[in-house]
Amino acid sequence: ARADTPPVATAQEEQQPGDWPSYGRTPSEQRYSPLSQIDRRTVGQLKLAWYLDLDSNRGQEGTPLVVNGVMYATTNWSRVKALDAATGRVLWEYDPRTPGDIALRGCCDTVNRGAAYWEGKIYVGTFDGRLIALDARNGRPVWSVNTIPADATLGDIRSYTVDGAPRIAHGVIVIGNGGAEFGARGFVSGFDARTGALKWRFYTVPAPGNRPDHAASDATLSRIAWPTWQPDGGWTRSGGGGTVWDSIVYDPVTDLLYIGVGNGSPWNYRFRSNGVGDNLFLGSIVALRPQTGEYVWHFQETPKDQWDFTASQHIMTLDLPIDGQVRHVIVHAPKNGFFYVLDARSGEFLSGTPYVFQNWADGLDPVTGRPRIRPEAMWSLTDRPWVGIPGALGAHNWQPMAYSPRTGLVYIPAQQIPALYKTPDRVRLHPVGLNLGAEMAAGSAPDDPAARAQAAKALQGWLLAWDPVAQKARFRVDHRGPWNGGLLATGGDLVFQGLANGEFHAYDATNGQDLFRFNAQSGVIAPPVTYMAGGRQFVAVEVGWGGIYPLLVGGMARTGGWTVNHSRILAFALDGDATLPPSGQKGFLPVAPPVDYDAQQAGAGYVHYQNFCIACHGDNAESGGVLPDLRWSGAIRTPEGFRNVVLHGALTAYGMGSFASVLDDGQAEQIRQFLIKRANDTYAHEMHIRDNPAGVPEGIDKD
Ligand SMILES: O=C(O)c1cc(C(=O)O)c2c(n1)C(=O)C(=O)c1cc(C(=O)O)[nH]c1-2
Ligand SMILES: [Ca+2]
Repeated sequence: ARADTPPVATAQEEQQPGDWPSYGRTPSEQRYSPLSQIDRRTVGQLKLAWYLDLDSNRGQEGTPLVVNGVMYATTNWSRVKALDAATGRVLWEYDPRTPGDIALRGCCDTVNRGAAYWEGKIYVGTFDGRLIALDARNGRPVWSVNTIPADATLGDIRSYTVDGAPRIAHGVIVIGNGGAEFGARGFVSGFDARTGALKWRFYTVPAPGNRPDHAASDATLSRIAWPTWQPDGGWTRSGGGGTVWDSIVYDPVTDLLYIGVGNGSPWNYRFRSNGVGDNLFLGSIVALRPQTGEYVWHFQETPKDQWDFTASQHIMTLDLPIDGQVRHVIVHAPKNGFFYVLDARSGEFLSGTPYVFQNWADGLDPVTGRPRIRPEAMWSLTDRPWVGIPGALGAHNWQPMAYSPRTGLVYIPAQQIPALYKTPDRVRLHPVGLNLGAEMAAGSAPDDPAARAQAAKALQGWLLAWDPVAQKARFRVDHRGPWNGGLLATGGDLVFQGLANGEFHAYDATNGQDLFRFNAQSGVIAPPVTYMAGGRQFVAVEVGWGGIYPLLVGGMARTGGWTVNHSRILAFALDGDATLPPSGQKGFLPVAPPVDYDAQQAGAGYVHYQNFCIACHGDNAESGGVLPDLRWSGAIRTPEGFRNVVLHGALTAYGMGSFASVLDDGQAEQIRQFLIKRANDTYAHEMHIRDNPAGVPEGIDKD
């Protein structure tokens, strides 16, 4: 490795320190801006400068780009807006008209994390799998391609969605996709940025029978990956997983593209690969050549995945002094709870240390970095239920980290969300709905307030300042609960973060002291950006509670307090003078339910609900504040109304497509009976907790 690696920002970006021209600001994806008008001394005067109400009330995960005073923001349903970055005035809007029924094919909300900018064009992936190039001046489409090949169908499953930001390298625009919770075979594709023509495709797991795809991955899969899968495992019918749904990084220093590869499909390792083999490239970082998609190296963080331990999390490059030598490294804090430092050129493992409490591995092999997996963590082989920490939502999810070269610290939005993993009696693959090979009706959050409060204590979130050289924590800032926003570090020695409880904060980057707080009125999960416009420094962030945590975890995800979705873009500056309209909402208001239900039918309905409805409407029919709380829905009041929505797709335009391929009339009615039962069981309590003077749902309050 060369000791004198050049700075990672391209010449163009160094000339424009006031811009935010790519997803992680520079190709190093450090999410550091040198701007310092707003610093530790002045941040107390920070005020809202402008805001824009968005046209969807679901999760907002986007990183807005800012180029020459114009902001390009992507929002839920893959919509794009260009704004005057100084005023928030809308210059143009583009709606790709993503069909509503695609929502059923994604695990985690119809989010979008951002666009790419290159040579006057804005590139965005759409939830239904298109990649679209827009003219940055007016938002008119220049070209559009379907990134999902026609033959990417497994049995009758076709569950590919795109929500990550594309990246650009050598005029090639690179995009992956998600879908491993349903049944998918992961791949990334490189398209000519000028024409949209496909240049290469790299699959992350082999094809059944070791069949070639005529893709860039053929030789590598056959040589390295195929021997790590059992030829007749269930993966041959569910795709194996390995979706590249978030992090893709082009590193100009090494001229390599790094992709973060996701979890196994289904999760159940015994079903997937008969409990045999490491299953490459699941849970790995893979380095490719950007022009050809050719394989260069890989490092597998999580062999034998059965925990949804993706390596899709934010990949960042740094130049770090290691053993007296400056080395160009990748730092990575994936779901599995270990902080990895790898040589960026070779993928060599340099170090790895748990950055959170974890119970699945007895550390890593110091030479190879391979985890020593505890036997009891291998739930799909032991047939014993196992409570894993981290759980499937990870010790860190897609919310980006940030690094400050001034403090030498990596800031991580860390969290603890334990998960129960249990083998079902039988694994069945469904054309619609989750296909995890895990028991979904294994138990739900308790209703009893004391037990609930106890369970809530395990749900934690904090800002972690991590020293990547010493591999240890320097300080932490504890939040009310998990699922807080991504991070931004600045030359003003500040770290900005929005929180699940609807607050937006600036912390002292050297010690975590809380220097600024703003009530954003809705949970913030997106990462902030900063830029100059008209001589003023702005800090902007998309606001909008959503993503997997509230959708799946449901009522228990109200750890931050009452969660509502007011989707907006907020921009702050030192002399701002805007104010938000008042809001005092307390989630979805309970509506007195019908009193009669059939307890036996409701019992069967629970099982169907947990299999087909939980992913969006929340565990045990309690909403986490984003998608409708079905206990209070008008649709449960008549069998006909419920069937119209669930089986006939009456609300498809809103993302609630038909489940007729997996549920019949009788099963839909059982789900309705279950929802009425849950409404009756919880109505009085939900009314009562809205009078709670602490202003948070009772039983969730940890103070
Ligand atoms: O395996 C996959 O294909 C896949 C895709 C996605 C996605 O596309 O958003 C997520 C995940 N997995 C996942 O495991 C996860 O925790 C997750 C959280 C989110 C989110 O946006 O909140 N997406 C995803
Ligand atoms: Ca996943």
